Amino acid sequence: MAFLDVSGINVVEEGIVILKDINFSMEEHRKIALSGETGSGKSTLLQTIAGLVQPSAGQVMFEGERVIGPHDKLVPGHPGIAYLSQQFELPQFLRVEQVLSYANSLSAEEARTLYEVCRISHLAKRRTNQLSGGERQRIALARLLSSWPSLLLLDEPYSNLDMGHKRILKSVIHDISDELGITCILISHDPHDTLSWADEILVIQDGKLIQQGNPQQIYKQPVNEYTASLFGKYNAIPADKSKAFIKPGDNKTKGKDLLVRPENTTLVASGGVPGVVMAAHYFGSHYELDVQVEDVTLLVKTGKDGFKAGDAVQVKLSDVWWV
Ligand SMILES: Nc1ncnc2c1ncn2[C@@H]1O[C@H](COP(=O)(O)OP(=O)(O)OP(=O)(O)O)[C@@H](O)[C@H]1O
Repeated sequence: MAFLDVSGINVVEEGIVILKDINFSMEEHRKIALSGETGSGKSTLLQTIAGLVQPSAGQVMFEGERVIGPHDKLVPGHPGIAYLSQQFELPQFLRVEQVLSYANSLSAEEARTLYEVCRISHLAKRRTNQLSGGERQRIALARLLSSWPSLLLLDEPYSNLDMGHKRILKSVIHDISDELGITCILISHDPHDTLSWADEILVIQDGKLIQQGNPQQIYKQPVNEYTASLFGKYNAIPADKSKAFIKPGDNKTKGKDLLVRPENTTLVASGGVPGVVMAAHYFGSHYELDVQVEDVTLLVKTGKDGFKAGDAVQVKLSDVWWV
C-alpha cells in the first residue's frame, strides 16, 4: 500500500478541464515538488489531494483510505493532510499564543518542539497585526501542523518572501521533514527551490502530468522544451540547423531538435565547432556569451573572462538531448 496513491484524477470546473488523468504514488518521507507554468493546474492538484476540490473522475487514496471530496463531506478536508494555501489567513489582532492555543491539541513538550521547528517561539506575545509576512506564514504553518498531519501540502510557500525569510522557511521545511517526520509536497516556480530539495519532481503542463523523475533526470533529460524552460536556461537548436553539431553518420537525431544547457557548451582551443562571440554578459561567478555558430546563436557559459564581441572561438557540446 502506497502512502499516497493518486489515480486517474480529472477535474472539470465550469466545463473547463483543469486536470487530465493524473496518476502517481508516493512513499512516506519522500519529498515531491510540483512544477509547471502559471495556470497549469498545480494548486488544483494539491487541493484535490487535500480533499478540498472534487475530482470529476479518479480517486486519491491516503494511507489506504479514500480521500472524500467536498461534495460528499460537510467539512471539506482530511485530518491527516494539511494544505498551506497561498492565501492563508490568520485571525486579526490576537496574540500569537492565542491563535495557536485555539488550534492546539498538543502536549506542552510537543508544542515547544513544533514552535521551535517553525522558528516562532519568540513571537508568542506578538499580535497578528504586528508580524511580517514571513512570520505570519510560519504561524499559519504551525497552526496547521498542530493537528499533527502526516502529509503537508505547501502551495508556493516561497513566493512573496524576501531572501532572509525565504532562508528561514527553507530551514523550517527541512526540519518539518527531518525532525517532525512529516511528508511534504511543495509547489515552487523557482528551480533553485525544487532541484536541491526534492527526491522527485512532477511536471504539469496544461493539466497533464508530462514528466516525473528525480531532479537530475528532470534537469538533464527534460521530455520537451517546456520542462527544459522550467528548470533553467537552455539552447534549442532546430533540427534543420543542428548539422554542425551532429557526428557524421548519426541517424538517431534525424528530424529532432537539439537541446543543451549553457554550462554544457565548452570553449575549446581546437576540435570544436567554429563560432564568433557576439556579446559577453557578466554574472559575477561566470560569463554568458552569445556565440554565433553558422545561423544559430548559442548561449555559452564560461568561467573565463576577457571575451569580447568579434572573438573567434570553438564550441564543444556535451550532455545534449534531442526532442
Ligand atoms: N473553480 C474554478 N473554476 C474555473 N476555473 C478554475 C477554477 N479553479 C482553477 N481554475 C482554472 O484552472 C487553471 C489551473 O489553475 P491552478 O490554480 O490549479 O493553476 P496553478 O498551476 O496552480 O497556477 P499558479 O501557479 O498561477 O498558482 C487556471 O486556468 C484557473 O483559472
